Amino acid sequence: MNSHQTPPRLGRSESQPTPPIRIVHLGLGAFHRSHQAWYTQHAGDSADWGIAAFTGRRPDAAEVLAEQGGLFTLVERSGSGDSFEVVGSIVEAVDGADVGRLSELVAAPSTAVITLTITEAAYAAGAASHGTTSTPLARLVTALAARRDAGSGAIAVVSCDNLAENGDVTRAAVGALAEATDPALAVWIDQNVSFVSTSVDRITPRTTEADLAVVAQACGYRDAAPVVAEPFHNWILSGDFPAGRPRWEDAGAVFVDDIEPYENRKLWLLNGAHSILAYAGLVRGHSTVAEALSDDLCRDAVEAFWDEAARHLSDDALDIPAYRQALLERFGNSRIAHHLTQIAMDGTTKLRMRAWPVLAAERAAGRSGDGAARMIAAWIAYLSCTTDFHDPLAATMQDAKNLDGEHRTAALLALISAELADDAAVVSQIHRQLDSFAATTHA
Ligand SMILES: NC(=O)c1ccc[n+]([C@@H]2O[C@H](COP(=O)([O-])OP(=O)(O)OC[C@H]3O[C@@H](n4cnc5c(N)ncnc54)[C@H](O)[C@@H]3O)[C@@H](O)[C@H]2O)c1
Ligand SMILES: O=P(O)(O)OC[C@@H](O)[C@@H](O)[C@H](O)[C@H](O)CO
Repeated sequence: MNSHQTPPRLGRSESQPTPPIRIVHLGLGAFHRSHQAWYTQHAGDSADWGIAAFTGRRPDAAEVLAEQGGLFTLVERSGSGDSFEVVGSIVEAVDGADVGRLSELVAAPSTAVITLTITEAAYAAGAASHGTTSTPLARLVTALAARRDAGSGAIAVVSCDNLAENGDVTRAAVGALAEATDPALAVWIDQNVSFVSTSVDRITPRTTEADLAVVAQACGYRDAAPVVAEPFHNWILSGDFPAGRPRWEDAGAVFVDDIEPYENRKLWLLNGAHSILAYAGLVRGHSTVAEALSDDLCRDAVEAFWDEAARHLSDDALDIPAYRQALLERFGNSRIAHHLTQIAMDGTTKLRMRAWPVLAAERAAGRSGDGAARMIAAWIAYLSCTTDFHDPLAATMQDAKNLDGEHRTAALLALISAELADDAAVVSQIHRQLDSFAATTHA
């Protein structure tokens, strides 16, 4: 090919084996492709496990991927270079609005697993609106009804969103939706659907135009849907798979009886630190995680929060010192442009799981919980600097933002936890920290 020729488009050839669909995924975003699709490709029995992946709100991602027969390039980006791998485990990419196809696939007896990456906010009661098929969980309930009607038996639903007790949260949300529309379906779900809890980890920022060019240059083909991720990956699961599952353990997945300590380690240390870096970093004029980490004020805030969280992660097997050191190295990988604005989204949902449990545990132990309080203060300081924020409670947040002084702080805290807002000492503690992120103090 000379330099004037357009490189060929990535696509599945007729002769390439296509694994049968046995997994249905909801939320065809970047993370599903860097994580569950990658683990499935690296399972020892990958030839038996194909994925049909459905988008959430728009058909775009499905259309682009469908043009490539589901294939995409995973760019593994370390601090020193990129490596490239074509992932072929997604064999069908579908518009999430196509509930007919979703129901058909979930009803098939060969389908054994349903995975979800629909964002934390999508599990909230209001997000999973009753009686419609416009939300991922309402669509899931419709599809589970089709499986019951087809007599296809038990199945596993595996939430891969950054939520504490994500299996239980999914069970409760799906159960409530089914109960509201068809109580007999709720009973069937209770008896036939296993809700598996997971802790998922692989930093996967949004793909950019520059990433497309890097793939074309290095691989010699055009891929309109590559995904970039760090080399590190981790998947811890707890629960039953009544209809079978791929041998994800061949790719490093770990199955445990008690997932809570692992979940808390990940949600508090990694995601909590991300939230501090996002809010404090944006206030101080930074754009990416690596930039924010190199600012001493942001890094000190992270370390102080980690010191507090570590007191409630006491199991030796968690090896917190090594985990913290590894996080500093992962966050410091400046070749991964993980934008703070992406992490800053949906703060009310995220801080409820990342800051509030540590603050509550510290206060219950008779300590201040200042490190966790600082994460929340950073969020409020960030909200003061922007009108362009994304949150499921954005309208109420706007009303709260119009108040003054501690009333404003208390009204915003109420959106994370009523208990927080009702505690005058906590409101003052957080309010006092609001001005401590000023960009002028950055050396
Ligand atoms: N990106 C990461 O590094 C990472 C790592 C671990 C876990 N996760 C989890 O995966 C989730 C998705 O991350 P991503 O990077 O793939 O994001 P993404 O924006 O690339 O994709 C999210 C998917 O969910 C759909 N979606 C989003 N909001 C929705 C809503 N309100 N209703 C219906 N569908 C909706 C989108 O259409 C898309 O299909 C995160 O929210 C998080 O819980 C992400
Ligand atoms: O994906 P979110 O929106 O839950 O949170 C943003 C980041 O903290 C998160 O995506 C991390 O990069 C990820 O959890 C690492 O595994």
